[in-house]
Amino acid sequence: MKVFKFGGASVKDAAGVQNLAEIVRTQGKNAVVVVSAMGKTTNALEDLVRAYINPRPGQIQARLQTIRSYHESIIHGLTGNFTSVYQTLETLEAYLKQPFTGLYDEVYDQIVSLGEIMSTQIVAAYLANTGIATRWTDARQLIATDVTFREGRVDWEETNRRINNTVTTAAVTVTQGFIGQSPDGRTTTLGREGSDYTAAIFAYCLNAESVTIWKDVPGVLNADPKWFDQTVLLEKITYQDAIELAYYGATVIHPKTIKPLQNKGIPLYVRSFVKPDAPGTVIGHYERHLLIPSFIFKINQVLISLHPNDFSFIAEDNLSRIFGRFAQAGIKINLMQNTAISFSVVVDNNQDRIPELLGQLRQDFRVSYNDGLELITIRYYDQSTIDRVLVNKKLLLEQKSRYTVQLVVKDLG
Ligand SMILES: Nc1ncnc2c1ncn2[C@@H]1O[C@H](COP(=O)(O)OP(=O)(O)O)[C@@H](O)[C@H]1O
Ligand SMILES: N[C@@H](CC(=O)OP(=O)(O)O)C(=O)O
Repeated sequence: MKVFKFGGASVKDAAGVQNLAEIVRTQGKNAVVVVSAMGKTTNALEDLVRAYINPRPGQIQARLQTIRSYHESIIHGLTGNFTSVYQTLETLEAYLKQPFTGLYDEVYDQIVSLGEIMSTQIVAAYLANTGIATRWTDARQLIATDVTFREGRVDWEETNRRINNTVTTAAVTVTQGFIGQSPDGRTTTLGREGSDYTAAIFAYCLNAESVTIWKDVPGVLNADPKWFDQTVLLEKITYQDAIELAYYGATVIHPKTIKPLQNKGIPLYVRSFVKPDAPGTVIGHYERHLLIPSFIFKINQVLISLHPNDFSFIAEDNLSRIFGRFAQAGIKINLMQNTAISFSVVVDNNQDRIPELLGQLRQDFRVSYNDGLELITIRYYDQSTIDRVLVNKKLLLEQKSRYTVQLVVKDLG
């Protein structure tokens, strides 16, 4: 059995859904098809959550209408029975009429997850209408997680049992990426961009022959083409390299996707939905051969440096306090470095969370803060690649391991 994953960009309009159907028809007989919310629907639903929690006149209705019209415009370009999509829109509307009582993250998951529900309802109805035996399957019934809203941790044993009891090769299974359910039956999500991970979970549990994630790029390139003009397609890469690239921020694959596949030796293909016959990239158990330098850029970074108020050293007790604070605030550290009396971290500039964290850290540390920075990671670097990315940049911090260098820089341009 094959597992296919189609992201938001691939199903952003009716033509995208038709293209998906053609790929499934020609290459995905009996596949499990994992689909994300259409286009930028997840962002639109996040806006809706904010409007629901801080209501201002007309805001909820306006946002709901945008989401409704967008999905209707896609449906109007397709043929099929889309009743279930309208039912989901009604469920959403009814939910928004109740007063906000729960916790932000819980409410977020109940609302945002409906993007994937609607996209799969549209895809499944269209596939069925084209004559492909299709089974719409609710991932919330299959992906068992704990109750960590927005970052659900998978209960692998339970998920494995449920998936193997449900998924068959009798039809194409169309299911949602990104979403799951807690033991008490509340919807959870697996973290932004988590649909790739869902595909890996299905593949792992089903011992799939392969996973293919269909993208708007030819495969994994040695840099994001949105940043670099001259990119090179990496035709074959090792699981290890793919994990490292994704972990450091190559957004083409969600970092959690690769490990389950590596454990079972399931190949991961990254291919173009625009050119579905092109081979793309395959990730598997390969020897490292051509060590082409790869570049990863993260913008809007903040460098936070901490100096203990009590003149103590940066040792276990201070470190555990610092990490505890970051974990509690839900802020991921992109890079860290310490000296005897200072500890520096680089994080994404998340203004929803950082100010409160800084307030807490200031109880124990003198805090300095530098924003507007870039974090550049080069895997398989040499001096010439470093020199190339440092043109017109001021270097604030550098960290090197055998294969990877990370540079925190300020743009001088
Ligand atoms: N190393 C890389 N190779 C290819 N694409 C990359 C790389 N790093 C970042 N990207 C970006 O990843 C995007 C595809 O991922 P994403 O937008 O998350 O797809 P989807 O939403 O369809 O899952 C590309 O458009 C590209 O800009
Ligand atoms: N829709 C979710 C999950 C996801 O993975 O989406 P995409 O495959 O379009 O990146 C998100 O936007 O976070």
